[in-house]
Amino acid sequence: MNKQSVRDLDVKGKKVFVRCDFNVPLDGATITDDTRIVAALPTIRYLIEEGARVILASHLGRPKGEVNSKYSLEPVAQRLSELLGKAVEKTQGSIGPEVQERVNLLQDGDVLLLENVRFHAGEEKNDPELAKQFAELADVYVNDAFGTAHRAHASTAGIAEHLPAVAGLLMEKEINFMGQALDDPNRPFTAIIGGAKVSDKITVLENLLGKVDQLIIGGGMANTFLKSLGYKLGNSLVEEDKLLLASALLGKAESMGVMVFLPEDLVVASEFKADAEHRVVDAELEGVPDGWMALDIGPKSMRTFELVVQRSNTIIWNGPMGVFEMDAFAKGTISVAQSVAKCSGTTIVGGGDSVAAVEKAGVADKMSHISTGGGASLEFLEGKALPGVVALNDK
Ligand SMILES: Nc1ncnc2c1ncn2[C@@H]1O[C@H](COP(=O)(O)OP(=O)(O)O)[C@@H](O)[C@H]1O
Ligand SMILES: O=C(OP(=O)(O)O)[C@H](O)COP(=O)(O)O
Repeated sequence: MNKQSVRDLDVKGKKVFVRCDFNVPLDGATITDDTRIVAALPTIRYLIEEGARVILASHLGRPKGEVNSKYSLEPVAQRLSELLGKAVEKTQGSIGPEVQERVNLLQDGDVLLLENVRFHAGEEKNDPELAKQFAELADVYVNDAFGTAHRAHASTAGIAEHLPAVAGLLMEKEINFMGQALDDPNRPFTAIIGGAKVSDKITVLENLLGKVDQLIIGGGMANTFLKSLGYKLGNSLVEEDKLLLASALLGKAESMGVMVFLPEDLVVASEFKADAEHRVVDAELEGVPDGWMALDIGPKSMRTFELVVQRSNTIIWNGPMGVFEMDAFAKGTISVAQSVAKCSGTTIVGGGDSVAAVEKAGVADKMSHISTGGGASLEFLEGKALPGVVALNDK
């Protein structure tokens, strides 16, 4: 990473504003998955040990610029306190005299959590005045919110104009893992791309074609590619307006020497329902019967994808192979998760549904890196610059 990190600064006795992504799923006031909080601990612990005065900030949900107790960070303060084994107090707001007073009382090694920054409309607008008010609370800015790095907001980008601005340890790890894979991978380099639609991932596919040796395409988006080859897809999710694009991408891959693997067989269902009647069909010879839909890859595809994964030294995976939320159509995704877990090379799982699938398969600890960002990792794979990273000081 060509940006400075928190290790490049002397933070002893300094007030350090740390932007985290504590946007965790909640059931009422109960956090149902604390992965993002746990992922932020290395930076927080590092700052505590170095004697910094730690001011944590984050958004939670999309409160649209209004105070809404449903999106309070109170449950996060409690969980952080348990994980760190020390008091983490939360302020009522994220700027203003109350916050300033609490910040002034901080001692070296103390941790304070500000209330949801999105309770201010200026946050998502990257309002310069709000950014300045955040900056006035601290001496140093650390961005550790990889999951929000694709947003140019007051606490992710604007604030960096006013303070020495560096990456946190999570941000550094995310950028290093994905950056190394894209820029200088151990080959063969394989991307596994799935999920619902081609239209969501066109730029990802185009960017990856210039980098990978092998490309596996699964999930709903594979349907459009299969149809572009003339296969029967029945009532499956197909983007008719992307058929030409799909065949152009396949042609481009061929001319670039990238091997593309599409599902050879499909699990087809009579309707989009967890208990729908279903069976396996050969994608080319039989296709999806009229009125039926493809909801998962079949066993032959699982085997082929496993072989492709086995001979890879770097893998990036983003998007499920089927409707994995329904057990009957989760086998393909679980199988890919298990295959990737067995790969001895570098294995990177993009955020979102693929992470949920890796957890469902019980193989999360077997991956080299699991990204904490869904949208952010997708934009990174698209080759886009992330505003939250661009704003940081160069090395
Ligand atoms: N064959 C399919 N037909 C319909 N939906 C599918 C199919 N395969 C996967 N999906 C759906 O795609 C969704 C995930 O797509 P997407 O949001 O693009 O992935 P990610 O969040 O990993 O980027 C899941 O909800 C899954 O049920
Ligand atoms: O959860 C997030 O995005 P993700 O679900 O794409 O990983 C981030 O916290 C960003 O949130 P936002 O999409 O409301 O800006």
